[in-house]
Amino acid sequence: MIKLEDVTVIYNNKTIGIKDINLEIKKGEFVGIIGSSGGGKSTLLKTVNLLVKPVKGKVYINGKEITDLDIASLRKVRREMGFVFQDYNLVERASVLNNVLMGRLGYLSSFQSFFNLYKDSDYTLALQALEEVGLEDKIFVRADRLSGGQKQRVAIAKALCQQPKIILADEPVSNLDFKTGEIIMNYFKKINEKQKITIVINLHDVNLALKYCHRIIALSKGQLLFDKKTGEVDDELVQKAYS
Ligand SMILES: Nc1ncnc2c1ncn2[C@@H]1O[C@H](COP(=O)(O)OP(=O)(O)OP(=O)(O)O)[C@@H](O)[C@H]1O
Repeated sequence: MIKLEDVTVIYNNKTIGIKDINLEIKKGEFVGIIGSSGGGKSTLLKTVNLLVKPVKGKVYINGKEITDLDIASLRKVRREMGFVFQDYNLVERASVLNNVLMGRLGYLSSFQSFFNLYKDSDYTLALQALEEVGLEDKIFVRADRLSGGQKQRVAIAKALCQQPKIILADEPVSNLDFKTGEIIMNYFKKINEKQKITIVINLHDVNLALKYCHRIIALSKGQLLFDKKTGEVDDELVQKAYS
């Protein structure tokens, strides 16, 4: 489903983002990426949907190489990949419903998206996605009136509205307190189990990664430190990841 082959990302011709990464993630996996700050976790996620472009190596989605696709073809690949950000990435002054509907923009023509000409089926999907995260009673509330946890649930609903095969989440609970973070992680778990959506998630909190993810990938200085089933990750490996 996701395959990186010898992938290296370098910023501004000098800073290594990730280096010589090889990995494969299968459909339905729930993968946590851990490691100390600057290790390359965000870069790795952004490379999967080519928000950053490798200087070397190949990226495959569903067996198809996407590294050098033109913008139109890349847009089609990206619309099946939801991206959930640490800072929610919502339009604060727009309603919850309108934010979630934005998940459908990749399926509209330029004309339709300019005038927000959503179809009835887009509204149905948006409402289903909001039900999935328990926010159906907030559809007309403006995003800036919500708590951090609610905003992140809207962001997850927006990703679900894309009908994604993959959800990439970059530190989605870092701005939230522990309890709210657990609530968000439980939504990811439910989505993964119920809808079989592949989830790749960057987490600062290794305990959350060990509790929810099936597989843990650790990065250090842009390189793969280990890639193991969660049950195989012991204290020694965790220490290694953060040393
Ligand atoms: N846009 C950028 N321009 C220049 N260098 C960057 C950029 N983004 C990341 N880097 C550098 O690439 C390396 C990897 O950063 P990245 O953000 O991927 O790590 P991370 O593990 O996600 O870190 P954190 O946990 O602090 O978010 C770091 O040295 C970082 O400074």
